[in-house]
Amino acid sequence: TRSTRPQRLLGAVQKNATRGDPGSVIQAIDHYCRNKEWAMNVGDEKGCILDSVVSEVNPATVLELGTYCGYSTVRIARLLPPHAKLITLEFNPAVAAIARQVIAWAGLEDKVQLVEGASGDFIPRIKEQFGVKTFDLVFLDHWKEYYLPDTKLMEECGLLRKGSVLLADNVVCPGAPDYLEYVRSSPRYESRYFKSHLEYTKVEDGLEKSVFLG
Ligand SMILES: O=C(NC/C=C/[C@H]1O[C@@H](n2cnc3cncnc32)[C@H](O)[C@@H]1O)c1cc([N+](=O)[O-])cc(O)c1O
Ligand SMILES: [Mg+2]
Repeated sequence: TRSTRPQRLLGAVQKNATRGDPGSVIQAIDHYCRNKEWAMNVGDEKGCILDSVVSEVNPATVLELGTYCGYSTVRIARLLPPHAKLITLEFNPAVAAIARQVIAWAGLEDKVQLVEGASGDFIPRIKEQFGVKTFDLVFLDHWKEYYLPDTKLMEECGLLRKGSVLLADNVVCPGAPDYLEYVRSSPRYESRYFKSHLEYTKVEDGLEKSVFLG
């Protein structure tokens, strides 16, 4: 049977990237997706914005919603200080299996906890199950209609503290209008849009960075 896009992306990593070298894993995926087959990774252009926010926040605890093939997981984890933890949620088991191998190829498995399951089910259980009090940084890149309900759930579960940063991909394309409206109008957030382009294309997209004010 025909391979899947995530399987082909993993193949490109195993063929072209050096084990234990996160930068080469990132380059291999970007080269494959720009030249062979598009895939919904945050990509190199928005990835640089992601890198700058991660470096600025220098988080001890990170939550990523929507692992997909692990591209942004690798981008984030490679910048984390020692002992920092990244929990990434992915509910498609086949995709999670690919992401685990991409993360392992980059040599970052010790910094990453990939959890298989749906964000709506897991967010309420993160505190007691993973011993995390609050997240310094949350990267939202899962189904766009889940951005808002999951943000409200994180607030309700006390997973955000004064200064926690939410960084949301695709707020223009495919778009998350209800989420944008919420974080831009709520007095509990200080929000800013980083204009960019949809991965590997000239279409406008961007990241919204929202600081929780408590
Ligand atoms: O649709 C997009 N992303 C959705 C990402 C979805 C990924 O996150 C998982 N997931 C979803 N809800 C989940 C809840 N809990 C856990 N995993 C979950 C899905 O199993 C999938 O692996 C997208 C689309 C475009 N595009 O141009 O069309 C561009 C992008 O950058 C995108 O991110
Ligand atoms: Mg995305």
